[in-house]
Amino acid sequence: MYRADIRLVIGTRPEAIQLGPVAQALDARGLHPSLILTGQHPQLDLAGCGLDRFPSFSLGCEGQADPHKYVEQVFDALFPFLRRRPDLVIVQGDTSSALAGAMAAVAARVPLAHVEAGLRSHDLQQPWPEEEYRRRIDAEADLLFAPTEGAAQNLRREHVPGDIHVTGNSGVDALIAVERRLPASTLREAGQFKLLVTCHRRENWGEGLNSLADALRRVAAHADIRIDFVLHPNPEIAARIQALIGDLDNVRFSLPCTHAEQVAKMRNSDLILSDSGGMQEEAPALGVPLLVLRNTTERPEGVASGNCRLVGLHAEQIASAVLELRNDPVALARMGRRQFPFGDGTAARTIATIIDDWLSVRSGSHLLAG
Ligand SMILES: CC(=O)N[C@H]1[C@@H](OP(=O)(O)OP(=O)(O)OC[C@H]2O[C@@H](n3ccc(=O)[nH]c3=O)[C@H](O)[C@@H]2O)O[C@H](CO)[C@@H](O)[C@@H]1O
Repeated sequence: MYRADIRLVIGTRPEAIQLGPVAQALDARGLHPSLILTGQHPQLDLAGCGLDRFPSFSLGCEGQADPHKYVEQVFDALFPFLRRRPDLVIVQGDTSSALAGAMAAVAARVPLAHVEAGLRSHDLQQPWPEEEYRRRIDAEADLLFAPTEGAAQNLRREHVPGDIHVTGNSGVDALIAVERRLPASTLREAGQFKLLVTCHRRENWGEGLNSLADALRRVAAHADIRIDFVLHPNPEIAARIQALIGDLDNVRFSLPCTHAEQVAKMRNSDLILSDSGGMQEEAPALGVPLLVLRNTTERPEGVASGNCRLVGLHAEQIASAVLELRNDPVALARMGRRQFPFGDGTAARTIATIIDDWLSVRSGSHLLAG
């Protein structure tokens, strides 16, 4: 039997979450992948993402402030490992680790697959540098797994040379699997409005965070509103937001959570306020309304389905959007309809099947089998 050598490059928490189901689906088909951990996020919860049973190698590249320099650092560390020419390198999303993985694969002439291909905000500054990184990865990939038809259309418009497949988003697979293992939702305390907040995007580190703090101060003036602010692993951002609103009685700060903890928090909230990419995919599937702290998004499907709304980063706008929804249960319920614009939880299986077929054709094993 043909034994493929497949390497998954993983740098950050969301990459581990989204590639967990892909690794498991490949494994279930007898294609046993291994992991290359770049070190961008040093303490990944591999067990929580179902990745702890796969062989892994750590490059030990600690994250650094300049994303372009980090790409170079990971490229230099990774390239020697690809000299032995594995059959396929898989990267996910748009991080520095993903771009470095793609560049190293191309330099070593190893085929490249991109999970979550085709996302575009059409603005190179938002998100920066991710919009540039995802375009560069897509231009090089042999296999492009677009989560939605819209993402596939973006790729077709750019005439990327690789094969485009619409598969759904493997993050939805991860979410469904995690949710299945959670205990039943806790009963809501009457008279309380629970707001879950996260904010970590680089574009929002300066003025954005000040505006968000200002908005939360206005919102927190209403005693029935309980704010749970989940801090990002980046200690600088965590310290800044705590300094800005740490004095408010109805704000609680949570340390970065495991994926299961985060999904439980999302599910138990009345409303989410976040600039996260992945949470824009998860909120519709959980049926929790999400106000997006961005002016533009590469995930328009969540806005089109009515589950997510862009509110930008002006204090006034954010606060009034939160308070309007708190005062309008009908509008809140409309945004909280459970829908699946990013896939139905079968993305990883589809991706694994396509990879299996593609590798079989490349290795010529289909001819031998015939
Ligand atoms: C601009 C942008 O959107 N960038 C990307 C970024 O992710 P993104 O902005 O989604 O990064 P986040 O750090 O928000 O991660 C989101 C994921 O982490 C989970 N979570 C969040 C907080 C927490 O304490 N614990 C926890 O497990 C969420 O449930 C979600 O699954 O990297 C992803 C992986 O390459 C890409 O797909 C995104 O396109």
